[in-house]
This record gives sequence, structure tokens and C-alpha cells, in this order.
Amino acid sequence: MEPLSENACFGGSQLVLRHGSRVCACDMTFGLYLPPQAQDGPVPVLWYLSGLTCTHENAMTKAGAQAHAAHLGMALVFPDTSPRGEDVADDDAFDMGKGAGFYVDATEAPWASHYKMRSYVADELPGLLGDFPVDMDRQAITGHSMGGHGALTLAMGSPGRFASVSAFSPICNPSASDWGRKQFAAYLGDGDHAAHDASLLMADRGFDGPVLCDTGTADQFADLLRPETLAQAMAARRQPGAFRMQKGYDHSYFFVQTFIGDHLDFHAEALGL
Ligand SMILES: N[C@@H](CCC(=O)N[C@@H](CS)C(=O)NCC(=O)O)C(=O)O
Repeated sequence: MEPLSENACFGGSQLVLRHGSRVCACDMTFGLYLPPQAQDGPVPVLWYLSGLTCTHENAMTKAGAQAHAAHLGMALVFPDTSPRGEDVADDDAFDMGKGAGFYVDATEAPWASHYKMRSYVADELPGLLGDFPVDMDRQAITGHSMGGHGALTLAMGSPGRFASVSAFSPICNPSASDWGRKQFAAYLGDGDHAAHDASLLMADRGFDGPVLCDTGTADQFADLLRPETLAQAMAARRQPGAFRMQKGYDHSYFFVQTFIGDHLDFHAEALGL
């Protein structure tokens, strides 16, 4: 693993690291924030999965999460959203290919050779965190938009792994949205689309911990996100958690940074901090 940068941040350290990914068959870059408490021993960790067009850098520089994480004593991981490199397939549309891995393992050409973001985030990257003072028995997960979809589907698909899950303006029902149908057809072909649909997973099995979901009432992508499908599924299942529509907020990082403190407090409680 190669350190690309390290910056002091709220008494802790913001690292950017690059490594050769076995599952994505390319170099991958991620951000890792270690709070000051990590100097005394392993700390719980919150995964932050980002949205369309993002790299590891957007949330790391724009979500404002580090101040809260430093106060609470929580590490933050910021993975990239797709494989990278010249030989990695791409698409002209911003919502396909690079920057749009959708946290699935592609099975179809030309995507299958590199687009394995589910395995990357769920299996490979956690294995690499053993080099750092991070307590992998205490994990929680959050994400924004496509990353909210990733957080919810990974949490519900990995029972017992995450103490809590939250999402900012998640894509809630990709198998019935233009943010999902096109990508699942390309990446997964006729494979199991429902296994990657948060609202269908919520209806089918729910999550064995608390859920927090925030979406802005002025979100310009609301018709693609379909928040009503997750709200309905949570209520029908009696899922412990909160589903909130935040008045006046749009899809941007101004929305994320407004509520990131709420989300970190929510995860801290579930993680026993
Ligand atoms: N570029 C797209 C929008 C993509 C977008 O809003 N991406 C969100 C996540 S879905 C994001 O976080 N963008 C990066 C940023 O704001 O830093 C468009 O113009 O329609």
C-alpha cells in the first residue's frame, strides 16, 4: 500500500492511500481518517460510500465529517466509486462506467473484468484496514445517492456486520429507476437485480439494527431516487429507524454537510461510543 498524502486534521490524520486491487484488477485509491483517539488503540469505523461522478475525494473534502469523527473517536473510510485506469471500460454518460460502479460485481462484458465494487468494498478493502488502528468488530456504514444505495444494500446483504446504516438522498429503488435499470442491465445482465435494490431488500428482510435516512424536499433527482419506496417498505416492515424529508434541501454536499453530524451521532450510539 502506498501513502499518497497525510494531513493533520482535528487532532487526527487524514490519509490517502493507493493499492493494487486484486478484485478490480487495477490500482485503487481511498481516504482514511484516523481520529486522535486512534493513537491510543483501535477505534470503530464508519464507511462512507459516495455517489455518481465522485472519487474518494469528494466526501473527504466536502462532507465535513472529520470534525465530528474526531470528537466521537471514529475512523472514516472513503472508497472510490469505480475501478480506474486507461484499460478500464467507460461510457460517455456520467451515470455509467467510471464514477458509477453502483456497488455491484459486474458479470457482463465489457464491465466484468474490473467492475467488482461490491467485493471491493465488502471484502478486499476491509482486509487492508488491518494495517491501521481500526476495530473491525465495530463497523457502521453510510453513503450519499448511489452511495446511499450501496450502504443500504451492503448493510442488509451482510447481516451482523454493521451496527447501523444511514443514507443521504439514497437511490432507493434502482430496479425501477433510470438510475439503476440501465446500469444493472449492463453490469448484471439478467442477474439478480432485486439483491441490489434497497426497497426490495427492506421489504424482504430489513436490517438488524437502526436505520437513518435523510432526503431533501428540493432534491432535483427525487424522481430517480424514489424515496417513497423505502419509506413505505420501512413502515410495512416496522423497521426500527427514522426516515426524514428535510425541507428545502437539494442533492448537494451542502445538504450532506448539514446533517453529517446527526448521522455520526446516530452511528456513535449504535457503536457504543
Ligand atoms: N453531474 C451530474 C450530477 C451528479 C451528482 O449530483 N453527483 C452527486 C452524487 S449523485 C455528487 O456527489 N457529485 C459530486 C459533488 O457534488 O462533489 C449532473 O450534472 O446531473
